[in-house]
Amino acid sequence: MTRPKALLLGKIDHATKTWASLTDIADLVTTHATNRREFIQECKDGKLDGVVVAYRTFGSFEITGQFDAELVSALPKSMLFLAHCGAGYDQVDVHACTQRNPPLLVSNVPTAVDDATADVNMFLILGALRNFNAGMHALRAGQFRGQPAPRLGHDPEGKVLGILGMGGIGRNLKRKAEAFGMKVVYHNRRKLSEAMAAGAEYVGFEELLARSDVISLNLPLNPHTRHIIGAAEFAKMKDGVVIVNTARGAVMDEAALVEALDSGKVYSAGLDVFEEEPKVHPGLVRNPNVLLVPHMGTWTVETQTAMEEWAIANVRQALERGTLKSIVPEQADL
Ligand SMILES: O=CC(=O)O
Repeated sequence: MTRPKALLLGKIDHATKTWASLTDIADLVTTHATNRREFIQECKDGKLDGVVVAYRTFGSFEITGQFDAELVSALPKSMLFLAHCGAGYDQVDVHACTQRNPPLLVSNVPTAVDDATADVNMFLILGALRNFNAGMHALRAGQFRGQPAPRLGHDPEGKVLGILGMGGIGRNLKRKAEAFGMKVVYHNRRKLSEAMAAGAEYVGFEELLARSDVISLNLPLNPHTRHIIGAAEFAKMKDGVVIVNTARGAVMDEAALVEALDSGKVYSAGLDVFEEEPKVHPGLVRNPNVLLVPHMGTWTVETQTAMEEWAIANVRQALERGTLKSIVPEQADL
C-alpha cells in the first residue's frame, strides 16, 4: 500500500523531532517552489500527488501567497487537510476550502498563543498609556528624556478597557488588565456565559467605542471585521482614547488611525500588527505617540514550540484518524 504524504510549507524551528516522528505513518515532503507560480506548477505537474495533509506557517505566504480559490483548486485531489501553525488564519480562504470537492479541512492553533499575545497586548497598553516610546527614542538619540520631555502619561488604574473580541486572547488580557486596576468591558457578536465573561461587562459595539479609555482589538480578520474601526468609529470614541492592536492590522483602517492620532483624537497607540506587513504606514513611524512592535505577539521559545507541537498534532490526527484536533469554527459542522 502506498504511504500517505505530509507536506511542509514553511519551516519548523522547534518541534523538529515531533515532525520527524511522523515518518512512522507518512512520507514527509517539502516544496521546491520559491514562489506562487512555481508552487502551482509543481501541483499541476503532479509532484505533490499523494499529499494528504499540509502543515503551513504564516511565513509560507512568501512562497504560496494567499490560500485562495485559485491555489486551492490547483492542490492535489489527495489533499484533504491543511494544518495552519497560527491562531489567525486570514491567509486561508476557508470558504474556498469548504467549496472545493472534496473539501479541504483547515485547522488553526488556538489557546497556545493566548498568554504570549496577551502579554504583548498588556505591554502595548502600558507603553502607550505612559508614552514610553517618546522617552526611549530620545534616550537612544542621546537626549535622555528629550526636549521637550514626553507628555505625562496616564495610569491604567481605574481606566475602562474595552476589549473588542473576547476570545482566548481577550479573556487572558482581561485577567492581566484587572491586575493593573482596569475595568473591563467587552463586545463580541455573542455574549459570553457568566463563567467565560468572569465579571467583564458585555456592551454593544457603539457603547464600547463611547465608554472605553483604552480600546484593544482582539478579533480575527475576516470579511466581516475588515476595517471595523475606521474614521466613523474614531469619531464615536472619547477624546484622548488609547488604541491597541495585536490582532491583524486590517481590522482597523490604518490611514484613519494616522489621522485620528494627528488630530489628537487618539492620545496614543500600541501596535503589533499592520495592514500591509512588513510595510508600516509612514504616519505611524513618524509619530512618537505610537509604540510599534513588528508582529512579535507569539515570539517566544515556549509559545513557538507549543504552536508547532499543536499544529503537528493536527497533522498526526489527520493521518491517523482522518479528523483534525482543532478545526476552524467555520467548518465545525462539516
Ligand atoms: O499572529 C499570530 C497568530 O495568528 O498566531
